[in-house]
Amino acid sequence: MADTQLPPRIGIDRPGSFSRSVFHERHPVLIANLIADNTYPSHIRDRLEALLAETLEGTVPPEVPPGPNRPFWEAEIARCVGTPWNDLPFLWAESYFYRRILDAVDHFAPARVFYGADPFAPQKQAQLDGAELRTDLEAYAALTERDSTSQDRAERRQALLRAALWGNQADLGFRTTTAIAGQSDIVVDDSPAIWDLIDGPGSGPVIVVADNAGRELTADLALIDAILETAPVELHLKPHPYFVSDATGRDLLATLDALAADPNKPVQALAQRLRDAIRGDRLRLRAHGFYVLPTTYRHLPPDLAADFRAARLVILKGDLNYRRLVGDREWDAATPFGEVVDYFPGDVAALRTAKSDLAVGIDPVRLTELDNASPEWRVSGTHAMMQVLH
Ligand SMILES: O=P(O)(O)OC[C@H]1O[C@](O)(CO)[C@@H](O)[C@@H]1O
Repeated sequence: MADTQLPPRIGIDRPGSFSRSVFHERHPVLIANLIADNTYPSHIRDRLEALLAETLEGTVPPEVPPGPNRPFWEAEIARCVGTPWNDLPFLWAESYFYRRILDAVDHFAPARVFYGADPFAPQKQAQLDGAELRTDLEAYAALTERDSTSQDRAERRQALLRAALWGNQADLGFRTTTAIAGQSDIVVDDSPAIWDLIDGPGSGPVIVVADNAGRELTADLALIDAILETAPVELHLKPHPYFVSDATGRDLLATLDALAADPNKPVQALAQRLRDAIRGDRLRLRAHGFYVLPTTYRHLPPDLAADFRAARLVILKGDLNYRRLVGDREWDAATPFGEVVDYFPGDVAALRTAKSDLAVGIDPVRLTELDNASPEWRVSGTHAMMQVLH
């Protein structure tokens, strides 16, 4: 689909809309949490509160916040300076908001005390230490221990795929098995095509573009371990903190440590296999500046486009990646997925729980049922989709 045919961008100006509630209801809590969780001196707390006030009632200032991708942000801010936040596109405004948070907490200020510190680290660590993750890992251990027949293996792989899917909700995780998954909540399930592509011919890797740290990344790593049985994998991570719990390289290392320290032997073995795969370059790790920009996958940098073209499958995790893949726009949800993402340079699978207004590729009859049964289904995280273009 050509750029000129795309529907209007989702904004944050409409009262009662989900996107507006993110800025006007969630962000005040987010800033309060940052202040409560971190030992910030008053000048950093003041900056965070000023940023929040600016996003609620102010306009985009001319200063370019420090950090990577500076030329990009210089051009963007020159274009948007003086624009009221409420008139900005949702995706752009969120991306800029998180960069401004990093500026407020001195993340990119060398020689300052909080330089490089992740403002979301306390929340991420709480998930790694939490009882829910322990339950996930118990379930993982039970799942892998009974693997003997080929049918068990197929069920295990499918359970791991679903755990990675629901891990995006950071709620169900490994408790989601084939038996108790509640298929009705998976609105589109292209999982057979996903496995066909993973198991297919060719020497290219499966690229997994990660989303959140904590329970989601743990589930993703268990899925990656299963994929490694048939294909090399490249795991793409954020180069710096972003959207609260987005996974960085440091989060990956902390997660591997947590898995290695788990009392369950199969979980320790998982950590060991993953570490061996990293050491042997069968599991490659990559961070890229593109993943912290508000642009969509339509505008991929050439190096990433080449990687995606060479991959046997690109798995995009989570809602934010979905928004960037599809375009954060007012889509008719019945628009075919393949029509919307036909620009993508290779085979791609999107695994997300629906946590924002947009969706595509939903069967029209199912769409009517969903809209009638639960109008909040698009944003509540209770509905998931696994969609493939190949
Ligand atoms: O972690 P995910 O699945 O990318 O979801 C992040 C989602 O959270 C939000 O930022 C809302 O808080 C959405 O805009 C976004 O799509």
